[in-house]
Amino acid sequence: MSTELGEFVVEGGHRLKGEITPQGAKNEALQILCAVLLTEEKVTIHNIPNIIDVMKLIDILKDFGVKVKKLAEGSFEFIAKDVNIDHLQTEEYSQKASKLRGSIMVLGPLLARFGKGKIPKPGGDKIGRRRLDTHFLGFKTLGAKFDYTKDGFFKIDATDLHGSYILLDEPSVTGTANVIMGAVMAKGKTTLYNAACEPYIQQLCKMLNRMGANITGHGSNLLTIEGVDRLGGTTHTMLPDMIEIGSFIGLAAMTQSEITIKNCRIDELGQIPTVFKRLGIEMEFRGDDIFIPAQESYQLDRFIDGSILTVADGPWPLFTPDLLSIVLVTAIQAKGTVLVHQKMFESRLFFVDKLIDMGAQIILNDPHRATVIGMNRQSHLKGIRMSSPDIRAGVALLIAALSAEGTSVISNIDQIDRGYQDIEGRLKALGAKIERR
Ligand SMILES: CC(=O)N[C@H]1[C@@H](OP(=O)(O)OP(=O)(O)OC[C@H]2O[C@@H](n3ccc(=O)[nH]c3=O)[C@H](O)[C@@H]2O)O[C@H](CO)[C@@H](O)[C@@H]1O
Ligand SMILES: C=C(OP(=O)(O)O)C(=O)O
Repeated sequence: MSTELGEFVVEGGHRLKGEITPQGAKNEALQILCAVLLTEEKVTIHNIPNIIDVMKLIDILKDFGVKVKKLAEGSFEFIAKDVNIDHLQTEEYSQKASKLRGSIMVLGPLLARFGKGKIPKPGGDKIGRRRLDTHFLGFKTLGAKFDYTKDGFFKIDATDLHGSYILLDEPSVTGTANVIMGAVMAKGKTTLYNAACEPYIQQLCKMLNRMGANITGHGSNLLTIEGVDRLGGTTHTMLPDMIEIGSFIGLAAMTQSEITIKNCRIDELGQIPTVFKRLGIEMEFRGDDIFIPAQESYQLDRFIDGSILTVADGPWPLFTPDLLSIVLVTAIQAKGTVLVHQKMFESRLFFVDKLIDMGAQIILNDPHRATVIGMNRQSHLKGIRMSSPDIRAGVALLIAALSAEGTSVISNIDQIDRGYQDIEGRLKALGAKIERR
């Protein structure tokens, strides 16, 4: 895996064929890795994706003194016995923690185990405002003192965390994970309402319960957490990355390719297959694999009354915002019209300008909504030079480039490497013409 700011040179117009296996889930990995800080016992984790954000988080854990041992590709052992909490005060910590979004989730475990934590504004995609209020409102209700210091740090301190009723102001994914981890060893019972319930959170709760926590209600937006004195070690295996699975479905449709996506854990995909089926994409579930045939044409569905389809995001079990850029790019060669409504993030749709430059028929109605008028392959996208603004737009542009006539150059691809493991290697194995330089 390269960590350099590079570019992809993509020769479009080739059909792909073959099997691809999704990596372990990025957003689950970021939560699960932070949870190793909750115990001094050994935690073994399998199916960890080899991507920039995850490797950066493992590096931060090492800096705290966590012993990390690689057992095999994707499998690591962690022992957080001797954690150097003073590392929080170092410049190195503040530099590294500000480079990814997932670092925010060290706070809950550090608070639970050591009574304090601090973090600079975390990194992650620049896709509009990404407030953190939910995290700190939750910690405060558990009894922590919160301060946003002049030098830009979010700080929390607690001598005595106590269970409480917490009504989250929004079902934030990382916020819910953080508050759960803050509450597992608090005294008494915490009731967490309006909790996020993405599979990432469900996986975290299952892991914590295996470590000795007492959490019920996971899978719903009402969690009950009975505080326990200590947590022990466990073994955990990450689910396949559902965002990768959706990305591969869109890729197959746009490039008229026959692709089998292996071991998808279809039971955990929620609305994802349904939404892609509404775009007209045929797929067949073969055991736990998704087979997508090469399709000349795919017709966008309409609502029952004949009105134009809207695909919108929402907290789970609604459709994940992380796949809307993929839905949008996939609709470019569909037959029909769809309104893509990105409700959560304010700046995630601006990349459509690049698709318009390639020849796509898209109207950006406002920062949250774009109308895609499918071209039904009557005309083709043209390869251009472009830059990847964020992780999912980056992959959407890669899909557009693979379907286009001519050569495209996509720069700033560390945005893609942040979340997709060896993407060019895996797509080349399907016949894609991509070079990294
Ligand atoms: C590392 C990680 O796990 N990142 C994911 C996580 O980020 P993250 O946990 O940072 O995202 P949040 O769930 O906190 O919410 C993201 C944004 O959406 C807004 N919001 C949220 C909930 C809601 O009901 N209404 C609403 O408008 C928030 O104000 C915020 O601006 O969840 C996001 C939302 O699924 C995903 O895009 C990110 O990939
Ligand atoms: C927005 C995303 O990631 P992050 O929260 O890490 O920026 C994403 O995975 O689509």
